[in-house]
Amino acid sequence: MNDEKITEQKQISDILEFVAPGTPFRDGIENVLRAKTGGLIVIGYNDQVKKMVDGGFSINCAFTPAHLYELAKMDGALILNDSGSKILFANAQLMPDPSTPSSQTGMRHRTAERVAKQSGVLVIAISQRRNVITLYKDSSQYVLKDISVILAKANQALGTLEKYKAVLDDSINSLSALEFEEQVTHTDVLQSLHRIEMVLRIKNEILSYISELGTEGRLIRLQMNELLSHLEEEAILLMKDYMYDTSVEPTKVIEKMQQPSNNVLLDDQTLLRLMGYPIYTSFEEGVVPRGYRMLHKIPRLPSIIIENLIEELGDLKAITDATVQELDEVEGIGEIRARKIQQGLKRLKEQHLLNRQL
Ligand SMILES: Nc1ncnc2c1ncn2[C@@H]1O[C@H](COP(=O)(O)OP(=O)(O)OP(=O)(O)O)[C@@H](O)[C@H]1O
Repeated sequence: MNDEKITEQKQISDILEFVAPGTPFRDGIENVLRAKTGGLIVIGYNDQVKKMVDGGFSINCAFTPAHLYELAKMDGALILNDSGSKILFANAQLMPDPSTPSSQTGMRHRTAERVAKQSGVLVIAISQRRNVITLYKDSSQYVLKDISVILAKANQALGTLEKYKAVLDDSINSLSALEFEEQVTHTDVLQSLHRIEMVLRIKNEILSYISELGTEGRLIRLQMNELLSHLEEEAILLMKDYMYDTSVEPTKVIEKMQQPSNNVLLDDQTLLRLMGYPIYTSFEEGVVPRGYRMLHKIPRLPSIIIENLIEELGDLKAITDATVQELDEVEGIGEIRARKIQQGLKRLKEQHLLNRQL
């Protein structure tokens, strides 16, 4: 996805939040829609808008859903300040430059599209006959969907998320067993990373529904958070375990994993290169994890101790094979903690190898 497309999506999601159910603004435009008077609302009064406004009268009152509803009964457009907190003018005639192309047929929508393109402010057209609310901003336009339609889509996406999360958990459990069996290859790591990628994509789709749903999206958010608790933390630890170039920030790779073009998953070579691997790394080559992910599963083991362990002993295999005395020599580790680490890793190994057999 190119930068322009990302900015456009961010812009649309900000606007959707502004008009989401539960906001005073949404209450106002829903009232206008129900009253079937139609409406043309400009949110922002910059120099370009000033040049396009003709006639109307100055109102300068605080924005409330009731004021919006009453003033929208008049012909013409309503002009609000940039934050939408004040209604500045009502009954205004807008005269954008007609040479700007417009895909719309009716005058209200044509005007809305041209004003948005020429001024860069958000313009909302509420259709009198068609019962739709269309948002225009720069060259983008978005038809607000019915809440029940978005809720149905969000619930469907949650179901998909649940399935993919289960598949991801299987993949990570199998990777954990392979780590203790010292049998991990790049293919295994890539499989888990691709599954994380899928889950993050679905999460982003649900987030866009949530921003459009406003207060109605609360339960969807709770369910999503419940399903994904610790996912990003686990993904970062997994990256730290297998990153070839340790100066690469795992969060940057995760960011890239969520924005490839055409919604296609990153290919294996690209993903390996993002992690700093040399070109044409063999997928079947064995690889040893550093141990961040496993060591974080040991209760009450501070991150700084994990860092010291990995720095001094190198990787999970060396740490698992180390004697209590060798662990004891690592900075910050005494005999009691050394035994806890040893027992913790032994317990994790047994648990993961057993899970694999079940
Ligand atoms: N340039 C304009 N400035 C301000 N208001 C306008 C302008 N053009 C249209 N309107 C408003 O839109 C109303 C409806 O116009 P028109 O029927 O041509 O548009 P439309 O796009 O077909 O709208 P709808 O879908 O609501 O029927 C007008 O009565 C007027 O209040």
